[in-house]
Amino acid sequence: MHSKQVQFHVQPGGCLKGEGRVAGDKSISHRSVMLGSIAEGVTHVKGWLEAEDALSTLAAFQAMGVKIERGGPGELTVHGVGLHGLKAPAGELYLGNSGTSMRLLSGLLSGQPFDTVLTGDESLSRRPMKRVTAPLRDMGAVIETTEAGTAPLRIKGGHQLKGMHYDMPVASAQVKSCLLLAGLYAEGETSVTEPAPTRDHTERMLQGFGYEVRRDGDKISVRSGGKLTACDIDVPADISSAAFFLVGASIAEGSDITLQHVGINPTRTGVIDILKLMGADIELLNPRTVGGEPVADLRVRSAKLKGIAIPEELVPLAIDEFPVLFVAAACAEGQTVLTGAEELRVKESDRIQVMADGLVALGIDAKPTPDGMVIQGGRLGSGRVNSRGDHRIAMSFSIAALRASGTIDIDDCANVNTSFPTFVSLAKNLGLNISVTE
Ligand SMILES: O=C(O)C1=C[C@@H](OP(=O)(O)O)[C@@H](O)[C@H](O)C1
Ligand SMILES: C=C(OP(=O)(O)O)C(=O)O
Repeated sequence: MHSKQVQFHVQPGGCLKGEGRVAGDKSISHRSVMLGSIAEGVTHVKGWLEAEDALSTLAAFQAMGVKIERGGPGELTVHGVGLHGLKAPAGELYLGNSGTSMRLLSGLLSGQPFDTVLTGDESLSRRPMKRVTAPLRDMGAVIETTEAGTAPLRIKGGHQLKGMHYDMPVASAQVKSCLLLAGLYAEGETSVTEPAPTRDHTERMLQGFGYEVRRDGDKISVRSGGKLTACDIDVPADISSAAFFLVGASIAEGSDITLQHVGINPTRTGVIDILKLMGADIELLNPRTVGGEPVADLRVRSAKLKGIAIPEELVPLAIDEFPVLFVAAACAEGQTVLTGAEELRVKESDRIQVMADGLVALGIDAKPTPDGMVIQGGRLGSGRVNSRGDHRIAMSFSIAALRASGTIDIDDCANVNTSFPTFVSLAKNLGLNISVTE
């Protein structure tokens, strides 16, 4: 656990120039450890995200008897134990700040013969888990939670799951993935329909491991009885981490950057679509497919942004990028309106309220609504904002300094290490005048 005392201090102005590679994709990194662990054979991973969230998943599988070796930067060797080879851990599985770890593991562990207890930090212990425990119980899982339906999750092993169809009420890749992983252990077929497309890394990676996944329109299904065969995984750079620099280079006059090897899976590129609708200048160079995932280098040059009404169908495709998109909106000419994004209220923080508070503190007219925000583009001032321990908010306000009139000081930034530990050094290399105190 780490201190809340980490502060970022960012001097105003400047622009971003040069090339760089942001940290590995967090969603794909989690899944590489999970699927590699339950595969047969040895899986080699490169480009893996060495950050606290992914390390929580890694530690959980090590605690369940999987041998995972860490090589050079971003390299993992996962000695798979097969679908039925996990062992009872000696203690609780502590998953830190990571919603993805907890929700995906709840599905995978409901099908095991042993008990597990999943715990997390203060933020993760507040986040809603009924969205996974309710359908898992319908499949026959036995899980105890707090009265509020939150962690710790006490999962009782040894209950045979039964496949079922689930019509997901929220567009959530974590819920979808949880149920597909439970489906590997459930009798017959398990299927889900999603109300809107969400990231499909689980489906792609299961197929990469030779496991059949069917998609029929918005319905995705798996059957138990198959096996996963080890494979090599090349994790692209995370578009959610790239997003800070896509916005930074767009809003800071004179910027011209290229971000290498960024994952551009169409279920993740909402941020590019939204920024382009706002007038951003983003080019996709050298598009290619790496290990079943599309990748490109992204060149971004500064542009005059304008406010827009964000199309609701893009919301799940940019769900983690709204904190920094709100900064883009604050720097755009005119009004930006976001609706249909109530999910933002149950992330690591209430990202609607916390971002509105910070923007208002910096002099921007930002009005939170139950499911989004209305932002008038304006002049960013200076001052002190609190990230409330939310990594994406700390990084978003750092980027805002490129257009601020004075220094921005940001409190409670330690959790940047959950997704993007190299943020400060890369930001400095590209031209952001940022320093850290502890
Ligand atoms: O499946 C995943 O890897 C993720 C899904 C999203 O959550 P939801 O499924 O809650 O939308 C996203 O916010 C999270 O950062 C990662
Ligand atoms: C919501 C996020 O992650 P998680 O749900 O895994 O905590 C995020 O990284 O923005």
